[in-house]
Amino acid sequence: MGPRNLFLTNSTESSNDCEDNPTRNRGFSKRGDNDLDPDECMQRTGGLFGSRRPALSGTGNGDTSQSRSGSGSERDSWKSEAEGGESSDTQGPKVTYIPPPPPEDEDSIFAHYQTGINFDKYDTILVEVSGHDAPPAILTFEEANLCQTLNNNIAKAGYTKLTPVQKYSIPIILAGRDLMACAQTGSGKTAAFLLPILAHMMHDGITASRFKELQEPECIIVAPTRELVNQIYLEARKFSFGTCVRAVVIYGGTQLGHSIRQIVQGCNILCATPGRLMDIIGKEKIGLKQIKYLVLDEADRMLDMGFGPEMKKLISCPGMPSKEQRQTLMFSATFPEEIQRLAAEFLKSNYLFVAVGQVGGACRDVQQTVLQVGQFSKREKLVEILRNIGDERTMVFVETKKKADFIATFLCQEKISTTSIHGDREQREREQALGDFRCGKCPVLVATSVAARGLDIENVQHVINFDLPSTIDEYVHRIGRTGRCGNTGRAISFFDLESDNHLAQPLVKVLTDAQQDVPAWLEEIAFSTYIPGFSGSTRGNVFASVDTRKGKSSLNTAGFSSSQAPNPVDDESWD
Ligand SMILES: Nc1ncnc2c1ncn2[C@@H]1O[C@H](COP(=O)(O)OP(=O)(O)OP(=O)(O)O)[C@@H](O)[C@H]1O
Repeated sequence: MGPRNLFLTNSTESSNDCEDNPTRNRGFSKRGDNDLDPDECMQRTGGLFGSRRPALSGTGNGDTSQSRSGSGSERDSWKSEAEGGESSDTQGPKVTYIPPPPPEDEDSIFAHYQTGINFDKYDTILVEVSGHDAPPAILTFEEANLCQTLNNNIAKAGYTKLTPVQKYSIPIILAGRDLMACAQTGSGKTAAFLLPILAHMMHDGITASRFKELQEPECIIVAPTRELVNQIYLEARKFSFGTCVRAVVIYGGTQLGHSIRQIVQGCNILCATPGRLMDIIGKEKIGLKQIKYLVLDEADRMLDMGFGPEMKKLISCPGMPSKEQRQTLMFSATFPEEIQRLAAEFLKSNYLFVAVGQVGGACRDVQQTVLQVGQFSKREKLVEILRNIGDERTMVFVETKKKADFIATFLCQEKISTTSIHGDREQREREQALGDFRCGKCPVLVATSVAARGLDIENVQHVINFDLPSTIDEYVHRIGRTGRCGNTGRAISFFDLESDNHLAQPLVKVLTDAQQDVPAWLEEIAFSTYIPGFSGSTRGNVFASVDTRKGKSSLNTAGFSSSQAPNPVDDESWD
């Protein structure tokens, strides 16, 4: 297959994305900013126009493509400022991209890949539930007592057995409790919240939503990247197949009018990126009065310094039911302690915390290798590895958008069929790149952290960290793009002694916890950079294995602990 060069940088649509290099916004990164894309840092904090890309360059971060769309000029008080505001920027041409419609045929809707040889090993992972009066876990789908349509959809999706996060989360959500759940990458968190929400909706006899200028969905699901919300939407559509529940997806980089047209046709479950969501709320196309379920997927990311202010605006929007009146659900594979504390503001005081394995731990089905590779040897090493890998699907992570373009172009020149995804590409290009990668047309995808979280792509056998991320949580998410659902995968990381030493300690911890070999040289660096009292990493606390409310937990007879810890709001002055 010939090389493809899809790297059009002279974008006419918006493309900036705080989705890239997200951790820099959290204030925890130790890495210097010299290899960071200047767009990112500025845009988050106030949207300076005129970044390195001339007139067409975006102002917004994250899901901000519409910021140059001129599709709206009013700026509502709860609008997405952190993301540059999707409709606030009148500079630049209108975003016209309309994503292709989702598949209609049943085979495509229910297409799925096989669980892997390690799927049954999930059962051996220790699960901790903390908080008062947790309902018991269920062992089978039958025990969940779902309606026939849902059971049919589960069967058609090829699910026969629950994963641990599903065993615990489904009864908790069915019981109406708020939940913070942390489980390893690729272990089925999406169905863990979608199925019980749909079960509630079916039980409540939801009526088919009809055309209305103002829609009032029962459920909002937010996630940090466009591709991820789209994936969640497709899952929601799959599990709600044959019901009158209508799921809708809206995200930046697409025509605002298209989002509005999707919504006004009826909307029970709204899957959205924060910027587009706040825009649509500002345009009074979505009312919040009927919200019963608010889901934050990749919740630690949604609450950090990047998206946290947006989420706060969301819960204080006019009409949004108070936390006592809605069910709030948070899911991630990582949950730093400081973010857990912030989350309490969104959750009822008696929320339950489910930890499957170690919070922030890497998936054990991923074989991790760390190689010492200096900046100037990286390209040669990458080519050597990719030539050995052959046609197996591989994601190559780099730290900046510019570098993603540069490395992808370089690989194309080396006749390695490659595409790329990052926040400076038009949304149309991003989706094309993902499609080409998914179908194997381009077996190598060079990506920034915009693709680090949540993406569930069949057959990704390798992840290569060409650049290590600045935080260990990001590392855990990146390598989690392989080794999903019981399948095995491999991750190779280039460790640069000039820039990555701060990661040595948390990396050793992650490798050890996942029962991986730790190179002696890495242990040495970790030891020499040892910080007494260091509790994890400079940003994510990988050593946190527990609910932050904990400290008074006790093992119950089912083998997990049930904390009687007080509500954090009783303890913390900040709340
Ligand atoms: N019980 C199950 N049986 C079979 N397959 C399942 C089951 N639960 C989930 N899956 C499949 O496993 C894959 C991973 O699930 P999902 O994307 O929800 O993982 P996740 O935990 O959200 O991962 P991440 O942390 O990366 O976001 C999906 O393809 C999903 O359809």
